[in-house]
Amino acid sequence: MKRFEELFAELERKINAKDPNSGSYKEFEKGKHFIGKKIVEEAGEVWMAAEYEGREKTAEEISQLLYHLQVMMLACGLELEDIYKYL
Ligand SMILES: N=c1c2ncn([C@@H]3O[C@H](COP(=O)(O)OP(=O)(O)OP(=O)(O)O)[C@@H](O)[C@H]3O)c2ncn1[C@@H]1O[C@H](COP(=O)(O)O)[C@@H](O)[C@H]1O
Repeated sequence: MKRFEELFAELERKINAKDPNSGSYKEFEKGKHFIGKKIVEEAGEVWMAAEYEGREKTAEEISQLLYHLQVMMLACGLELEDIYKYL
């Protein structure tokens, strides 16, 4: 099981290394407009899963939304602490 901070550290490492095998680096390279559309798409899927598709599918969709939010944080040069200070 991977935790939020561990995933962020993995994405940061792969993006900084420009890892050609990393889907995250490829998404990062496509930029904020592309990543933003993924966030909106996944947010909609979270909503639909929560209303109609049950706990497990909802958990899966939330994990994908969190993933794309982390890619966006990196695209914006944000660290976890920049987010945590508002929580
Ligand atoms: N947690 C994720 C993760 N969540 C979602 N995604 C990607 O985000 C995309 C999901 O968006 P899509 O809606 O297009 O996918 P889908 O098949 O339609 O799925 P649904 O939303 O319909 O269920 C797919 O390309 C997934 O590969 C993720 N890609 C990678 N990770 C993790 O990120 C880490 C680094 O991955 P790499 O950069 O690929 O090495 C690894 O630990 C991975 O497990």
